[in-house]
Amino acid sequence: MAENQTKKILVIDDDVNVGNILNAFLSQHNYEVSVVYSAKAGIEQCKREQFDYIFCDYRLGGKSGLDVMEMLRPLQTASKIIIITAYAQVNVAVTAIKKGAYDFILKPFQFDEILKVLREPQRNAEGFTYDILSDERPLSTDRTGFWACSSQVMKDIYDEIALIAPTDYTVIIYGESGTGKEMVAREIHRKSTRKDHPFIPLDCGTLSGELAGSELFGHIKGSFTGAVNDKEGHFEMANKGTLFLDEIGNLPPDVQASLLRVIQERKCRRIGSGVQLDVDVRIIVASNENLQSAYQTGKFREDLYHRLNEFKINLPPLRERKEDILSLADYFLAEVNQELNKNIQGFDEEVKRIFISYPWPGNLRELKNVIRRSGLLSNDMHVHKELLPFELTTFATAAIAPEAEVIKLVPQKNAASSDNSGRDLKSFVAKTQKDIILETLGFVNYNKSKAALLLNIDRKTLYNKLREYGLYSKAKKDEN
Ligand SMILES: Nc1ncnc2c1ncn2[C@@H]1O[C@H](COP(=O)(O)OP(=O)(O)OP(=O)(O)O)[C@@H](O)[C@H]1O
Repeated sequence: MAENQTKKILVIDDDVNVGNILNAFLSQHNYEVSVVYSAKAGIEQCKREQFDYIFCDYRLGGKSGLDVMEMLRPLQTASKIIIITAYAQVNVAVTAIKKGAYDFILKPFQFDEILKVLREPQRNAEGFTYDILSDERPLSTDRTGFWACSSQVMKDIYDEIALIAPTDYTVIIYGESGTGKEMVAREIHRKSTRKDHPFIPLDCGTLSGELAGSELFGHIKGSFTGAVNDKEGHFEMANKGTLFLDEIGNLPPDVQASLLRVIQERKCRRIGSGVQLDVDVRIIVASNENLQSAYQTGKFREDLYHRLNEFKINLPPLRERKEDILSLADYFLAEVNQELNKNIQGFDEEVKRIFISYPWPGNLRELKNVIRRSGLLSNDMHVHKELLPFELTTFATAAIAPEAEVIKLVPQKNAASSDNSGRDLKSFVAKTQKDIILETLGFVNYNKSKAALLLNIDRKTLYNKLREYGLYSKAKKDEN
């Protein structure tokens, strides 16, 4: 695509008005515009002519913008596809971007946004524009559902994903349940050269010994009791693609040994069969326990660990990246709006405060579920506190209880001067720490181990702080 030539744009939209508006506006800005009103006509047009950009409505009669992208693939066109979508369908646009759309614009149109999209070609380090259908363009970091994260730690992880995806390295993803390990694995696959082949997930956490081997490698009929048919294993299913093994630490030792052999030899044999099958599979594994410690305690094979440990990604729990909470909440709400055809605009300030202070033990999954639930129940423009589930409202009550009341529950002896009304940093920090400890203790019913876990400190440190803030007598009493 030559930079200085007039750029050619194809608009595919079954709404004549949209076609007319875009035609008029883009022609005014010196683009050469063609308009067609169906997916089929669009494809025919692309067979005849090369366009720099294709504006494609997401809903096109019986087809979708995603269908058009699929239909264009065999033409290997270098056109950049921009999906047109209504605000309530923003999640759809997110999916389109993930599947390789260049960008999306929202209806009603903001004309300066359209020009921005056209004037900001994505360039790689050498200054070349990316071919949109090749899917090599880095995801715009603020527009995709996957990247509805704004914390620096997640941005860094995103860069790591971009770096590691095109290689065949095995990746270990660590993180608590619900932190997004599978999403990361899918993203690595999506950005890899294997993206047109299967991504096959297998949860090893729930598999017993015999079942684990059979799920991974398959079996032939009669090879063990219950093997009533031949069965394809996940390795075969993932051939040429990616196999994602969740909770790998739970695999029984003999299956770990077989797994290592298959990875090393790139050959797989169904249980009970003598036939070796070639397998070309990239492995990504996830665990919420440290596999290095697991091999040190003999629970995991050391040689398998070293074979898998080519690259490591640590996904922090949501409570350690609070900057992500509200952007993820907005993203999940947009999903709910889309699914339920609602138009909830956001969250009450109080709800946002609760979201920020709540420790989210179930991480993103819990946040998503809370928003799905409250979105379903909401009949208003905003989500109110009353729609939050019990654990959040209880937490909020503990968190916002007047300090005096809480202190009554917790007799103060040798307390640090928490009533210091001065604004010096030290007393401010002390007061904040004390408040958070009290909130957390209340939340976990004064269970110190759980509180220490949520506060991300060890029990000893928690006790020291309880002493420091004059809360120790309460802690002691509970201990007995
Ligand atoms: N970056 C993200 N943006 C939007 N949604 C996300 C993101 N990461 C995860 N999610 C959503 O959060 C939920 C949990 O994610 P996922 O299943 O990947 O977590 P996990 O760590 O693999 O969980 P488990 O360990 O329990 O299997 C899913 O519904 C997923 O769609």
